[in-house]
Amino acid sequence: MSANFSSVPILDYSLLSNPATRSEFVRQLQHALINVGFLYLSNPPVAREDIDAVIDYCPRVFDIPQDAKLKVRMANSPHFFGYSLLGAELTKGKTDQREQYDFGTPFENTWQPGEPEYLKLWGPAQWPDEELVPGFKSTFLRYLSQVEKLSFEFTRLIEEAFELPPHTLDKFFPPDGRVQHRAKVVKYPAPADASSNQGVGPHFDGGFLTFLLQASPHRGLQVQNLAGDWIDAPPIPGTFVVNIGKALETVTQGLAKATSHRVLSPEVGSTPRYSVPFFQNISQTIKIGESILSFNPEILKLKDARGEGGATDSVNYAEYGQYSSGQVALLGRVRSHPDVAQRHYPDLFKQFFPDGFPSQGFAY
Ligand SMILES: O=C(O)CCC(=O)C(=O)O
Ligand SMILES: [Fe+2]
Repeated sequence: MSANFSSVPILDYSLLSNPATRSEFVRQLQHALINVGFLYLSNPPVAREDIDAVIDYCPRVFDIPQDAKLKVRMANSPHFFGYSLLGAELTKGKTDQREQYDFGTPFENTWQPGEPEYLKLWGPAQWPDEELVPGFKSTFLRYLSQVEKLSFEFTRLIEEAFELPPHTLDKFFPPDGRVQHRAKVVKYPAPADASSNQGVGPHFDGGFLTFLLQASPHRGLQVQNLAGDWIDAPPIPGTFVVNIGKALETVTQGLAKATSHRVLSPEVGSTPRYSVPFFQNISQTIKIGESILSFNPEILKLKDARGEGGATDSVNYAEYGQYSSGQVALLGRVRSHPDVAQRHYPDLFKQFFPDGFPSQGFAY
């Protein structure tokens, strides 16, 4: 019989500050990683005023004039950072109803001709005009540096939950600390009519860990359980939603579960929903397929007790077996944003789109 879930568990980060309750947190984390693949984290170590400020900026970065948004459009950026128009992406053949900015933690690109092309992927983000959204860039970077720190603390906690020696996961990050994480600010408007409510279609995240801030009170995020049912993950103020990406699932032999999720658009006539996902990246040079971790057999048995199921066929992450993680990330970006690829990665563009520009982009 397989374990299953009917809600997303809430873990209280403050349990970690007391030795008497710390092991309870780790026990709950083990359960959430293996059986759900999603959790809410309450009382996270990110300044409340920075979270509130980011929430407050969400509508404002989309309310600036359209030409100011297009000035920082993603097609300008070999790093796939910047603004994407509503309806620019598809998931599994259907248009996603969302508008978004892709940003990143600070990174200076040092790619030289002759080096692998995927090393071009990390670099500076594009920021909307400071005069139109004063303070946004500095606030958002302050927020990202705190979430980045939390994401590394979480890798330590995962080692503990899976009884791995401390620092086992360090090998997935560059020894010089030069890693760039991505984050988006996303707006899901209400559709004009009820014919499509796909905010974003069912998908898995690709990297290690995702930390999602639901930045408005709208429901819409849903998580798929082992029976294939869609379970609501409504916003809970003061929490992050944390979930596992395909790279972490792969290296943990599936112990940490990457769970399919989707977002339904707000009801017709509603105000827009906003969210801010942070995607923890790993070293670009590591080959995931050659970096599978070993576990104590007792821990692995917990995966068998969970069972399988509920998977949505979305992206083919089989590429992790073949290429370095940076190459997998680049191929994913090329498929999602052919306009950027055509301009900055013309050879890959020709390989993926031999018949020329597709009528729409593809997400995931
Ligand atoms: O907007 C959300 O709540 C989730 C977005 C998401 O799953 C993604 O961008 O990968
Ligand atoms: Fe996602």
